[in-house]
Amino acid sequence: MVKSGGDTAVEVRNLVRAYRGRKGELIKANDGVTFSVPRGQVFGLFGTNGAGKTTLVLQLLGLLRPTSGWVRVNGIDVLRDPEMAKSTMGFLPQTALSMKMLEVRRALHYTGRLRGQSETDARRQTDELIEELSLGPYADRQVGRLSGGLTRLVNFGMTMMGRPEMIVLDEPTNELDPHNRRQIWDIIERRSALEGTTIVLVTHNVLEAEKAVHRVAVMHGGRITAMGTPGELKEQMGAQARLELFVREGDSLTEEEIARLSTVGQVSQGNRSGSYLIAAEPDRMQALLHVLVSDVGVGRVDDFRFARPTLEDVYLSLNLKQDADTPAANGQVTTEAKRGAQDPEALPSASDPAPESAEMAPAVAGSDRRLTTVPLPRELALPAPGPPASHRTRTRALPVLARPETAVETAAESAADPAPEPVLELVPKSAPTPTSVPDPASAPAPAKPTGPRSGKHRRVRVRLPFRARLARFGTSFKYLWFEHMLNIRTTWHIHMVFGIVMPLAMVFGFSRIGSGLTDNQSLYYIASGSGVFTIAALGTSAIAQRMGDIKAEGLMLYYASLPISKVAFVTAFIASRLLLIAPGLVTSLVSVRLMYDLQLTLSPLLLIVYPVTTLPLAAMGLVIGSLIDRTELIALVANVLNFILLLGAPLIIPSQALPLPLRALSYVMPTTYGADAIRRSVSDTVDTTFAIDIGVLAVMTVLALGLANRMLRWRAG
Ligand SMILES: Nc1ncnc2c1ncn2[C@@H]1O[C@H](COP(=O)(O)OP(=O)(O)OP(=O)(O)O)[C@@H](O)[C@H]1O
Repeated sequence: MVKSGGDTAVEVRNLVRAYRGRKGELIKANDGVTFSVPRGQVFGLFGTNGAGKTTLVLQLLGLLRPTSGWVRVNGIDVLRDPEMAKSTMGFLPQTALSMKMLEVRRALHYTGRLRGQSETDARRQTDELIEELSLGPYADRQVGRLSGGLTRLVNFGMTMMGRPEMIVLDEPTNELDPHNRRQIWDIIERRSALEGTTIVLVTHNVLEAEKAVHRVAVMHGGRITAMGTPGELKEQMGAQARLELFVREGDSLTEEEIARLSTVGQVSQGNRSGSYLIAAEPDRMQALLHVLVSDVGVGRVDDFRFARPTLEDVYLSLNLKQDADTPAANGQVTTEAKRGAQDPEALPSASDPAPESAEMAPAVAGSDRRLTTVPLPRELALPAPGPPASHRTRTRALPVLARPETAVETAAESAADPAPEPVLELVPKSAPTPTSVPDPASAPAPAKPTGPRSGKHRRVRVRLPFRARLARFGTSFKYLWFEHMLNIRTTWHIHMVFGIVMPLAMVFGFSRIGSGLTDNQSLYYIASGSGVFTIAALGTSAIAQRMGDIKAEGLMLYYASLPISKVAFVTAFIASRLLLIAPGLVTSLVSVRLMYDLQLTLSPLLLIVYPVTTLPLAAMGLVIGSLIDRTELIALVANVLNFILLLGAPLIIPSQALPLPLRALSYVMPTTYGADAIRRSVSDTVDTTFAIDIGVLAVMTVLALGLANRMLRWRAG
């Protein structure tokens, strides 16, 4: 595989994503994030809920525009050329992926094709992944009918399709059993070691991830507060050892016993009742054992073991400190007055030189590691090596019961030291130099972002040649259309029955009104009106509701993360639905022909009338589904709209016979022009009015599709 963009897979510089809160406060989901990831590394991104991980990941994927700063992935400026950047990345979101109505084999194959793989390569990799993930017995079963764990495994495989240079995994082992979790970690390690795939891994499963990750960044309040290899981060804890103690079932330590143990180490509650963790310097372990035997008594101990701190311990100790030091950490909500924060519009632009503090320090000569420092404000920096968390703090996971009397650090002491503590980033010598953060002077000028309220980034798209774009569009359209068609394979007959029964009932019912509207003129009106109403009812509502479902299932971001265009997505989506609603028009015409022997001219012009009538209606459905978030509200709005459309498309009376308000309404409704155009093409009265109908419908189609395109959010923001 030809790798793009040198030895560095990810370069992120001064990334800020700010939101305005309801009360005008500034919410910084990301706040000056700077880091780089060498190619082929497994990079773990840890942090508490709301730390800013998802925001960062979405910006890496080009799905969320930063307020300021810039991101380059695999050598591609993500802001300038998101489409190109996407083609080098695979993404496994926390939520489900699409293709769940497809069989496993098809889901993998189609994903490969959508990611730009050739037919042969997509088939070959599908077979390889089915083998590697032990999915053989399920290859021909529908993804949506598999267990949650197996579905996750298939989704993981889909992320690998197309052999992307980098994959971003958001909680990849969620819902998996221990065996499958092990398999995923093995694959992650293999991909990185053998194929040089860069992996950005967001997980709360720190304990398991420790074995797979090369480097880790811990986030808190939108910032990276610690970064390094697991070994380096563990060194931050000092050379501490810990004793895990389990007292007999139903028993617990008394306050006096905890106090005695605390003279030697820091005592915390374990994960279950009756379990305790005692952290102490290794040379204090003998004293600890002595206290355990003499003060607690061997008879009360069920089990105990010595252990070195894990990455999870480091992570918890960081959270412990940060929770204490930054009470409003989540989302880093600050008011301008309090923090002197800038309005997002005035935040530094990506082209501004990086502040001094973000520059990487030169390598330390003679060291087996190069030491780089990224100074951060004191309240967010790592604790210095030595005794861990302060006695002021209590962790949610492991409440500190008491800490060693010998290592008391007061809040006053720490506050008295004004020197900023640096976050240490220790990079092994074998890794590429951290100078991968480019010199702003030599770096290509990034898009100049502005504040979230003020508008848009200046984006210069790097365009593929027209033929290549056309070929990409064709493949995307084909496989998305297949996906949509296969999605409706279990429900198509319901649509069909509805599409036949509804116009049949309308034709029958209207022709029986009063003494019977069976004259030719009335029957032409009834046939065309029933056809258009069926198209509106089935098209607009079904499209709006399906769009609502896609959003509710969180699939929109996944589609947007694929290297496909929004146009390909929308056209394939609408095209698949148009086929479903076509019978509505045909049935209304056929029924008047059969019931009343009405002469119809099946003009080829119908081939123009049908799409120009259905497209604005479909686009309306798309707008409703995109604008409204609640699926039940979507159904309500779509149905109310259908009634309004019905008023505007007179079924049995010419619009001239309508009262003025309804006539005025009919002039702005596509259904009116559609019904008129259908009537004229089947009754052989094609004239200038028909041309006007088609013209108005064409304009409405363009406007409605343009509006739908604007309303459909292809990015998170
Ligand atoms: N659209 C938005 N408007 C306002 N605030 C937002 C928006 N999106 C994110 N935030 C805030 O930004 C902060 C970071 O959110 P983010 O989703 O990135 O955190 P996270 O680390 O991924 O959390 P989790 O582990 O729970 O998924 C949160 O406090 C969140 O409330």
